[in-house]
Amino acid sequence: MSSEVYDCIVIGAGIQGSCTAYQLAKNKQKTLLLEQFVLPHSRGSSHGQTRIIRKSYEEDFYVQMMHESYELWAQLEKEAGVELYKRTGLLFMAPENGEGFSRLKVTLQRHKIPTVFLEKQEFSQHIPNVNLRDGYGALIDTFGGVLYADRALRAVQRLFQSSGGVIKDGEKVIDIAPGAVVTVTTGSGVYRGRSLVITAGPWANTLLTHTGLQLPLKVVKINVCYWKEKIPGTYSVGQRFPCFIEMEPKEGQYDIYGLPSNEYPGLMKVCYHMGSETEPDERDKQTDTGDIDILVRYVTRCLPGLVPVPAVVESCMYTVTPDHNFVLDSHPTYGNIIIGAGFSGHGFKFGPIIGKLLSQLAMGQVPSYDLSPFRIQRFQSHPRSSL
Ligand SMILES: Cc1cc2nc3c(=O)[nH]c(=O)nc-3n(C[C@H](O)[C@H](O)[C@H](O)COP(=O)(O)OP(=O)(O)OC[C@H]3O[C@@H](n4cnc5c(N)ncnc54)[C@H](O)[C@@H]3O)c2cc1C
Ligand SMILES: O=C(O)[C@@H]1CCCCN1
Repeated sequence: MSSEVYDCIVIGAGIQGSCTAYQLAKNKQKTLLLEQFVLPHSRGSSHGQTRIIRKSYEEDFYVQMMHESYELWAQLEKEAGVELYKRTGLLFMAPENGEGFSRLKVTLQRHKIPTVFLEKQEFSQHIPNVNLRDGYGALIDTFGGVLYADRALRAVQRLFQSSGGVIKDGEKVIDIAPGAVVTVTTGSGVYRGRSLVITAGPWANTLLTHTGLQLPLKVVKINVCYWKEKIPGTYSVGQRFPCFIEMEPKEGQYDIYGLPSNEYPGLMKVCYHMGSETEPDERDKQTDTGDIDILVRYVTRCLPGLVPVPAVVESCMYTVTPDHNFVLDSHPTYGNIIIGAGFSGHGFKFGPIIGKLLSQLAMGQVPSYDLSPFRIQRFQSHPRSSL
């Protein structure tokens, strides 16, 4: 074991760990970022070319965090000298009289988010080649758009290194010994840190076992489907086609979302916001395609300009909490172990602000947002929580 003691060790170089490590390094903290796979890799939750960014949330706390997150993404673009965000607008379609849509509209208005409400008669004029379901309303969050995910991840890791941070990839953490100085053992080394941040994505509970804590997290495999445009460009960024989210008609069902064709010319990404449970190391053994059947029916009915058979299917994982809100908290027993987990399929856009909040917790500072929606304590009555 080296005698070196880091101010902070971060486990997991996905978007959340990488942003946290960068914030720590910017704050002059001597920081080590450990990653089990050789970088870049496609086995967690942060790979792939694109993600949606938006302010359109029903909950005030997410909208507030997204205000700052947009600013921090713009700052990162400047620091890295690369384009990370493409504004396309985000089309939201939902049952017109449903509670979710009403709550969303109220929140957007309260926060003065630039929004265009589309009347039924004018929908197809603004959004050609999409069939709006009967009884559905539509609005556009005009600052919604695309984040270039792989590019963003690489940019943040590079900025972390150029701020003095150290990345050790291909080093799987196999043990954590809590204490005033935390000892972290990997397959090839032993490291010590005054604080530890665990941002291990789908492997969060595997790592938390070493600290006597389990969270009610469900890991699911998502089939990331790309669909061929019958006429290339129909749903493209170039044609100013927006990202979209469509809420399912019944409560408890899941949404369908899409991003304009861009990364693979002629192919549009359309996915189902849920999948089947998997062990993170066994992802490729999960071969359930029930979600693809739902998407085939959806594409046939609502996106007539696409061939209703997926042309490319990639894999990704969500780590889902019971309420779909994140976990951003200190460990209940060990105050210098900080946990960022359960991003429930919507955490990428928050990366920079989550990095800031987790770094504040790791530095013993008061976090700049009220973190009560994200506390571990909320799971106390949940049967799978060991708290
Ligand atoms: C298909 C799909 C679509 C999505 N769409 C959106 C979207 O449109 N907008 C949005 O905002 N979000 C979206 N998300 C969610 C977003 O991508 C995730 O919330 C985010 O990437 C989670 O990042 P993470 O850093 O927590 O996890 P990960 O990226 O999984 O990072 C965790 C890292 O920890 C490492 N690790 C684990 N265990 C160990 C160990 N023992 N030792 C060392 N390293 C370890 C892993 O290898 C991994 O690299 C989507 C996710 C998916 C899968
Ligand atoms: O985070 C998002 O904005 C999207 C919404 C749809 C499902 C995937 N994640």
